[in-house]
Amino acid sequence: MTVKVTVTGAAGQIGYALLFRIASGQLLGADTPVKLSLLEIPQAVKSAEGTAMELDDCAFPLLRGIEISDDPAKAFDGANVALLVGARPRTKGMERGDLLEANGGIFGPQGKAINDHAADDIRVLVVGNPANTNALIAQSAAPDVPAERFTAMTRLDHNRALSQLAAKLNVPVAEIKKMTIWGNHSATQYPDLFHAEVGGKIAAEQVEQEWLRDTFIPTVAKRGAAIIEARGASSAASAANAAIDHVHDWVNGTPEGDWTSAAIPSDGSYGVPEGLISSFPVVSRNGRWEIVQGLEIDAFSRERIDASVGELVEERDAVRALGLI
Ligand SMILES: NC(=O)C1=CN([C@@H]2O[C@H](COP(=O)(O)OP(=O)(O)OC[C@H]3O[C@@H](n4cnc5c(N)ncnc54)[C@H](O)[C@@H]3O)[C@@H](O)[C@H]2O)C=CC1
Ligand SMILES: O=C([O-])CC(=O)C(=O)O
Repeated sequence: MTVKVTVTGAAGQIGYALLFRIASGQLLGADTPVKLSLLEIPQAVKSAEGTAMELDDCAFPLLRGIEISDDPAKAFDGANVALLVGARPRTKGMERGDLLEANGGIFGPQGKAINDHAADDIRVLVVGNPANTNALIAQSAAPDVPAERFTAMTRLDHNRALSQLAAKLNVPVAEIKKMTIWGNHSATQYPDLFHAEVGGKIAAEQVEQEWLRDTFIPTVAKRGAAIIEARGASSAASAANAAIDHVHDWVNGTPEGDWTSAAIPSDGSYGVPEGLISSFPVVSRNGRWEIVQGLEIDAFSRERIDASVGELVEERDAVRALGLI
């Protein structure tokens, strides 16, 4: 069956890095034909049309059609997967409340359009920042869709953590298992080495504690800003790559003996208030994310998880006060 994948912000830089990989089969697998639906604001529709021309010119065997629209009702009609990438970036002089409000104006209506028009098996990944709270806004505008279908992306943070640790220990990334990002996709996120394993042994025991605390955690948490500083633009290809990884694993399952990180609605596990869309260690089984249970959380980790979750609570309360959820 052909799967309809809707991408918002399709004419943006992540969109440009993402669409070709979806069309080539990397999102869902080499046996799954896809139809792409590109949602943009009216001013960017022409640019999206240009990208669609290039997609045509790749003659991807799995690509069974491209639609372009500036109307969420049309763009999400029958969608099976929605990648919500387009968001309102923070600009000079903008307060946090203004940012949340501007994004509420995007993610509320998109959530409603998903509620009213998407396919019953819709899966949503929010990439646009502030991703966790935008996902919460979209989810609360979609009461008929199971809450668990709304997720936010921390897979880029997860992949950054894998790569930093691999470089430190001079091991291939594939030797690292059970990495976790906890909390918010922001500078408060907590990349956890106390459960990660390298060659079957706990990662935190293979590095100096100072490195873990003063180098690893801030490097991962502030990597987005470092990329902006170096490139003059935010992460695009790596963000698109992480979005592919997230949806691929959600649909196809995570490998046995390992887990990954995704921001999903909390069921209260690990003291994270129920309903917050927070990053956890997760596995995907039968097309559903499940939080890995039973991990021991020491005082060092507890403090950091609580700080990031506290920030998510503040964001939730702010959008609640604005009437956005
Ligand atoms: N969760 C994560 O790990 C990451 C998140 N991001 C976030 O992803 C978002 C997109 O990044 P880029 O592609 O680099 O930005 P960009 O500015 O290149 O593209 C954004 C696109 O969204 C479109 N857009 C704006 N409002 C829209 C709406 N209401 N409906 C449909 N399209 C709309 C714009 O016209 C633009 O084409 C940003 O919010 C960025 O902060 C970026 C990197 C990593
Ligand atoms: O800050 C940004 O826009 C980019 C971002 O989320 C990241 O690279 O993690």
